[in-house]
Amino acid sequence: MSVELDSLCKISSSRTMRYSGNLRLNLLNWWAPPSRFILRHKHVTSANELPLRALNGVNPVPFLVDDDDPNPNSINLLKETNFKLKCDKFPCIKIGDSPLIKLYGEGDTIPYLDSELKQLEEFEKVDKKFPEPWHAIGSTLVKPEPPSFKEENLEEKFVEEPLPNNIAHWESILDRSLKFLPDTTSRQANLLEKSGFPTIRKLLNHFPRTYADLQNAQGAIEDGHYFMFVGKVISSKGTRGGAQFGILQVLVGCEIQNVDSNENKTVYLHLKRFYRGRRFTYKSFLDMIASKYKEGDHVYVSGKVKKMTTENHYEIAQFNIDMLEKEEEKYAHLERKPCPVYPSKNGLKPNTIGDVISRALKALNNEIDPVPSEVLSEFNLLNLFDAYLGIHRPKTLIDADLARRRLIFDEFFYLQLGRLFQMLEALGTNLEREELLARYRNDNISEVCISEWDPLTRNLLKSLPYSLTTSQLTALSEIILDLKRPIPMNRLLQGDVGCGKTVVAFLSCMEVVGSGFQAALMVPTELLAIQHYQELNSLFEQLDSGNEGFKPKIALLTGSTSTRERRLILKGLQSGDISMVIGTHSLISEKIEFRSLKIAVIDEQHRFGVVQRGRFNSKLFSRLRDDSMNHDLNDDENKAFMAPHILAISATPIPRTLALALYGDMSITQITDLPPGRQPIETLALEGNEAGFEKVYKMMKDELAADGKIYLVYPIIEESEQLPELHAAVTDYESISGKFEGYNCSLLHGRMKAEEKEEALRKFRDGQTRILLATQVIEIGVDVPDASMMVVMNAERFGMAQLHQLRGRVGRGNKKSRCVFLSSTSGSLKRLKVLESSSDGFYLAQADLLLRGPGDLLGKKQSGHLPEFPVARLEIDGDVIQKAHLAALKVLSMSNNLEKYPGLKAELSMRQPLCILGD
Ligand SMILES: Nc1ncnc2c1ncn2[C@@H]1O[C@H](COP(=O)(O)OP(=O)(O)OP(=O)(O)O)[C@@H](O)[C@H]1O
Repeated sequence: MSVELDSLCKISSSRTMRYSGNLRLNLLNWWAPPSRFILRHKHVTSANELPLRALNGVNPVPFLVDDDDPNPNSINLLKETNFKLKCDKFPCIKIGDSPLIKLYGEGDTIPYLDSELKQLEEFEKVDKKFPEPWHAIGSTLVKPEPPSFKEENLEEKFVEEPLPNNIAHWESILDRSLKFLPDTTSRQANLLEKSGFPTIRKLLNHFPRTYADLQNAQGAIEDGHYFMFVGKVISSKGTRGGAQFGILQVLVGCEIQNVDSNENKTVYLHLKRFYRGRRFTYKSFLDMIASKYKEGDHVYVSGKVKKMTTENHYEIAQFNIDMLEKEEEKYAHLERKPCPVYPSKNGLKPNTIGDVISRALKALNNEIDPVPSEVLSEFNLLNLFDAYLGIHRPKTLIDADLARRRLIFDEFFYLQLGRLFQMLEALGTNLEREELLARYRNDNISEVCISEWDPLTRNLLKSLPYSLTTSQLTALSEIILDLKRPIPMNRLLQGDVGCGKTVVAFLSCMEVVGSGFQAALMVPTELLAIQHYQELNSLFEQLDSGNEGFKPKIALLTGSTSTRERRLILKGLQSGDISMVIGTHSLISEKIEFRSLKIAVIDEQHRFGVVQRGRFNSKLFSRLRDDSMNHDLNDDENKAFMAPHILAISATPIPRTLALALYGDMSITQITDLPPGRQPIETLALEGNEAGFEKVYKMMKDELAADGKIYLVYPIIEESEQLPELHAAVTDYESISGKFEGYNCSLLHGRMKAEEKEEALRKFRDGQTRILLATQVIEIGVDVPDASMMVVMNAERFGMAQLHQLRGRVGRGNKKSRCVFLSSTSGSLKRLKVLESSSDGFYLAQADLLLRGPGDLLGKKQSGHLPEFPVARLEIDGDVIQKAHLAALKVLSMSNNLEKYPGLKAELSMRQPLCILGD
């Protein structure tokens, strides 16, 4: 449809108004009739702000011009709602120094605009049917209230905003701009947007910092406390406080009971609000704000009171005031309740924020929740609307906590839903999707069917000098089950230090190697890579030669591997000659190509970044398709490419809930028991003073005399002038050697070369040295089963999880072991004492989580919340996370592609990049 405006200007069906060839006004976003357009123009500072853009780099400010008065300065704001009248009155537009452009043809209104006008007239009729000042925007069209002068900084004369045609969908509400809130002007909305509240959701997610106890004033009124009152307006006046601000002063009288005399008394509340800005000094404005509260009106007032010098007079600077229809309503208001205290944001005062939040809450209804009602009832959750009400306007603290839990649920639910949805999207067939969901549902189900394992796996299992524990077997069977599936595994193997994760990883690798594929094991340190390499090789020596003589070829690839050797390894991996490679970061280098990498094991996975871990995904291998029974296809056509299975290992025991939250997209396997025969490590926390050291030296002598081996762990390598209180490994070497004459000592620290480190560790393992002075390089993975004592210097310098890891270097065999933590001061002993009472990593992790939040546990310095989860406290909200996981699975099993729940899909796309959802 093309509409003649005048001889120069047209509006096309795409709402683009063309003007004389070189000027084009894009009205794409502009749907409202010209009256609304006219009303906005006053605030236009750039062409973008008005959905009106001009080409040629010109940003003309359009002036709407009265036909009879072509002076662009004579702009009138229209108050009428008769749009035809407005169109008649303002028929022209002038852009920059263009000639006048007529908006309408002779005598007729543009047909396109005509339909819009009709719509608006309809809307006005509907609107008039509602008696309430505002309505839920969840389901109905609403028109904002006329001028409101609420906040000093948010004050502006009311400007009508275009309301969208259809805002019945929930997704269009929470993510709408605040200007769609009733009683909110564009200026207010802009100010809020600039302060960090671009949408209603952002605003509602600004949660109270705390709740003050809002007390009923029918008792003693204590200065500085939060009280609520019901009373009558005595006077209300608006005054000019100078050239730049206006003041609203309301005096309210409240009858309250005197607790001492049991008699009634009247207290007077002085409510003051300041409006900064010249325009708030105008009489019309001051009269208008004062007239809101009329003498004799019943009102409900709450806020923090300040005693005035005159008896029974109180000032409330930051107050809330609500009109009561009838005096009887007061009883409903005077129940003691928590009063939300908001943090301020970018200069916005808490009260201002609270006020806008109230408006937003009044404007919503319970249709905003995209989570299906069956999920809410199954998991016993509040509706989202009730949750917002509960967190912002709780009647009790229990309400607030229930609300908080629903909001926490959302944080995790969408995370889990998004990740699972993304994985499902990537799968081709429904069968594969069902498989994936079944796998996550049956996360804990184990099936030990050793007979179905590859002969190589069984052979290695048989040749181990011990039997696997139940947990190890269960873990291994879960992994092997995954390896047989046509979907890449993404599994986290967790277990306490020394529980035997490595052997499970080795056996998992054998399962793929045995069937002709390749395996890679990536570890964070060279020392560990060498140790694993040697251990696996020695296990291979025990392999039953009956296994068709097959001994897989394994390679070690680290930063110290010589160029020549490296070249050979790369070649072997590419040709498939090498079945397994163990190494450090170098394994994910782009230069390394595998012939058919089927499993990548990442040890101490949290030490590698997400991106590093993800690099393995690009090393695809080919497998036969599920439908390879299709005999019409040749072998090549029957092949499909697949990313390798990923097995991540973590020796940092973290509670399952935390693991779920952090690794929502991973299946989790936990090894919960220790190999038999392990004896608890006797742990002692001592102050590192003279007496403390004497005691330790005595213990060390006894240990050495009993054939033990001792680790001495230091926080630093060499003495530092800045930190004189710290013991250093190199510095102590001589004095320790002197003190324990007859027993060889060696050093192990990060500044040594790889071969020197290996040599030091080998000598210690072989018993050539009996004391190893080391830094925290030994923290992960070092396995010397007969090491029987550890002393950690300046132990408070290490995190709790780190100390637990360090302690795990002893007690790995059947020998009774001891560990001593020496603290620098008596004050730091308390934390170390926790380690005395428990050697269960999961328990300690939970204790640490409760003490300091997840940040510390994960090695990050912050405590409290995880940054991604603003409301959740992982230490106390574990059950909610579990619920969220199950709920996400439920939703996806009901609708794999979320077609059944468009609301959820839209919500996900709001929270995640659209590409994830394939939109
Ligand atoms: N089922 C078992 N029975 C007896 N000993 C075992 C068993 N499983 C593993 N071990 C031994 O226990 C020691 C620790 O095992 P492993 O190194 O696999 O533990 P880990 O969980 O990887 O330890 P870390 O967390 O320190 O890396 C090793 O010496 C290993 O040989």
